[in-house]
Amino acid sequence: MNVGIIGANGYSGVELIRLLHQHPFVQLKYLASHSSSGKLISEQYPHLQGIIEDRIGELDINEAASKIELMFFATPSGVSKDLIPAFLEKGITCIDLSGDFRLKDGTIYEKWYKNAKASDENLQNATYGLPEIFREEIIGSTLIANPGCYPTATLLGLAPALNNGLISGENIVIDGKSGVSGAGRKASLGTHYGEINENMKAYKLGSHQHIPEIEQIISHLSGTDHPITFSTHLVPMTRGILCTIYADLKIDTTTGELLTQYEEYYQNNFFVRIRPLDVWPATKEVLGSNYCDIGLKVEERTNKLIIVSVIDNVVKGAAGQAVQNMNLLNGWAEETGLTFSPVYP
Ligand SMILES: NC(=O)C1=CN([C@@H]2O[C@H](COP(=O)(O)OP(=O)(O)OC[C@H]3O[C@@H](n4cnc5c(N)ncnc54)[C@H](OP(=O)(O)O)[C@@H]3O)[C@@H](O)[C@H]2O)C=CC1
Ligand SMILES: CC(=O)N[C@@H](CCC(=O)OP(=O)(O)O)C(=O)O
Repeated sequence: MNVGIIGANGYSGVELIRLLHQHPFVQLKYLASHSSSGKLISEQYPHLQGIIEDRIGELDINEAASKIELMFFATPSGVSKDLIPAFLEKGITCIDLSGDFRLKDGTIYEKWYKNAKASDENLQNATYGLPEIFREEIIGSTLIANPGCYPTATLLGLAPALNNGLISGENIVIDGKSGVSGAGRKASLGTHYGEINENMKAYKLGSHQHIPEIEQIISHLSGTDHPITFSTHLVPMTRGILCTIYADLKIDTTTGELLTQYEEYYQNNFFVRIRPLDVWPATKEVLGSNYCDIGLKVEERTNKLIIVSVIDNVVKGAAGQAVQNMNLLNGWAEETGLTFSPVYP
């Protein structure tokens, strides 16, 4: 199958290039970007020298549509909502890595993203691409809204407990930490070396755009609407997200019992690994891979469930999950091209 990437020059775009280059069933036929169009991808990313010597083009929808059957959009929020309708009209399947199609209610998107929304028709047509929860819905879709990085780690951590009625949807607290690649490749004051080296800082407290996305899926899983408390922190590393989640237990239970329920919930899910009792996952243990690793603890003194969930933000949080969705859409084994181990140390 011939595929393309718009936003090929960004961190998620170049990770898509890495994954698609070694995927057995696809060929990368179209790369487009914005300010870097006209350049060789290997000029922008010398680690690709001699591996991929393609040139990044200026987006031309007709040319793209004549070359590919599926397009990945790895563009900042507010870009794909204007491009995707034309691709859909031409029969091209679209996988969007931005937040433009994740929220069903466009007014909520406008409030949190401060951008104009996509059309209501396309918002309703889009499928939220978290395969471990929405596998059936993804198969047969033509527009996938790939989840955000923090929502991926958080929702995979919460899904079994919410689905099995073990925790209340009320008072969920999520403490998230991300490496700086989550902010993209463009240089910024908040992420340059002098600002983030040997430093940690909270950001976007109470205003993070992933809050409504997480709440939307919690509502789907629990059948109730409750606000979450979500705090995000930038930590001095390149890749990785770690979310520690606190939720009120509705039942008397033990960590061992919950670990069994989590194992059962994810038994046919290649990319979710549940840690044994008292073993906590670390970001390095998923580095460069499509795994989400989860550890649990029942805190008996407070009757809270504590969940620790880690992913690589650029892989399971973006490009890897997008490839997983592409596999599902095409009826290929979900893990095709994604079975590599994490990089360690
Ligand atoms: N980084 C991450 O960990 C994650 C990112 N995402 C989402 O994925 C998307 C891409 O993120 P990321 O790779 O980090 O971003 P980057 O800032 O690294 O890259 C953005 C890319 O989009 C291109 N671009 C910008 N504007 C346009 C436009 N109008 N038309 C075409 N291309 C355009 C840029 O081109 P050029 O450089 O040539 O100007 C660049 O290639 C974002 O929506 C982000 O929120 C989601 C989950 C995780
Ligand atoms: C470290 C860092 O800055 N991370 C970004 C992740 C952005 C992202 O993935 O944005 P969308 O999912 O909305 O597309 C942030 O917290 O905003």
